[in-house]
Amino acid sequence: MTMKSFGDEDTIFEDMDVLNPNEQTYQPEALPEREVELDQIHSALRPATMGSTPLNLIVYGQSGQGKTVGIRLKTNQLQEYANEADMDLTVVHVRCKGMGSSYHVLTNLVKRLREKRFGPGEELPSGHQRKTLLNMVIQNLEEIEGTIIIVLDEIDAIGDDDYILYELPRSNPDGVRLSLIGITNDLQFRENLDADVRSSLGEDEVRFEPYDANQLRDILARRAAGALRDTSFNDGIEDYRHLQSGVLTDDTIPLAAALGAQDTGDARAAIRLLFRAARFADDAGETIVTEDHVRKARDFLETKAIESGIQTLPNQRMLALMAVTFHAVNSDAPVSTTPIYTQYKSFCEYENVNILSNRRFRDRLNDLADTNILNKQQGRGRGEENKYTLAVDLETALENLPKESARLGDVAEILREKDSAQTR
Ligand SMILES: Nc1ncnc2c1ncn2[C@@H]1O[C@H](COP(=O)(O)OP(=O)(O)OP(=O)(O)O)[C@@H](O)[C@H]1O
Repeated sequence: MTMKSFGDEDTIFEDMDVLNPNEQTYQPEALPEREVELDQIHSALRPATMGSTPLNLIVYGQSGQGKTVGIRLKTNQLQEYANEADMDLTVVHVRCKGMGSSYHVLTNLVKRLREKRFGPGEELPSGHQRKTLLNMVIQNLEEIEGTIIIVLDEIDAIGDDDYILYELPRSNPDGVRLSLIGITNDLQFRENLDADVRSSLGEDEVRFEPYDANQLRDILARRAAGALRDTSFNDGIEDYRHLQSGVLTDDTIPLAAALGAQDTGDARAAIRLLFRAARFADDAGETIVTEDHVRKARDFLETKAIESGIQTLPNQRMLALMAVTFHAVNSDAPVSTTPIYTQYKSFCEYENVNILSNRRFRDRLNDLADTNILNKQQGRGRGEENKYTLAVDLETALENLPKESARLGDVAEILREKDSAQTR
């Protein structure tokens, strides 16, 4: 077989980045589906143009609804205005994902504010008390001066530790008009905020409702028109009905939009699906992206999501999955809770992990069923136990259990050996 060479292949892509769902790779310049929400954000930011303090804002809604791009579009637009009007404006965007506490957000904020002052490459401060970090933030804000907007994206990551959300809006740095924008896709987080935090941070609140299938069609149409060859809008009207394409069949975008809308109207998921479908076609040297490519992309992405779901399972759920896998190596038949629990207990002893009560163990099995890693057959009459099977291929489960050298890897290895002894 000869190796493919770069550069001499035909492609259906004109600018692949436009269909890339990664926010860092491509940012849309307009969000026509979000006119109302953008106007609400505009209203909260507008005081900045009048020499006053922009309002604090909570932006909430499920994943992939354009919250982050929406805030970026409006803050960029304000920044452009500020540059022209010679207004002193600084916008700092902090992604809180993975930070886990106010402490980490504060250290990051100190680093980001210092970078605004001194340029990139500042270290994260370490070894300070929370209160000292807050003072460092305030001091940096006072050095920067003017109007400062701090965007805390995915603030739910801080969990119960809302110190920063309580203190920062009350900090009153000298010579600064400070505004905070908190973005979250955890609706419960917003509900659970302390009443004081909610009233100071949520001076204004903007809710992003899930996109419906028609909106997703229009979103996909615009991304496709930018990304694919021979694909453009009739009469300059940028909606799905005016899209004309020599590389998409009539069903491709509607199917990707319908599948995207099925879950939570998530634009990122719909874009990811169309992108993967187009790549499948393109990599195979095909010139048309069809419904079949979309279905294949859906299967591929679902499998990938489940694989990474297995790889990142917490210990107890991993042990529960391994106990079910143990039975699956012997037979495809659904297995009742009791024999799974027995197997689980022996794995816990082997790995020296504490053993959950039967009831809590059953909750873990149900968690695995909720995330489509196991199939569950509900016990019918009284006293009949639920039964479980793997919802993924046995090979997929075995391959994605921990590696030999990792935590719980010994048990995973026993299962893999048992399976290869069986098939031999
Ligand atoms: N109306 C739209 N038009 C075009 N692309 C969009 C639109 N809304 C969202 N997107 C795209 O969908 C992806 C997700 O958007 P974004 O990151 O803003 O979502 P989010 O609501 O902040 O999600 P999360 O809460 O998961 O961070 C991005 O690639 C973005 O460009």
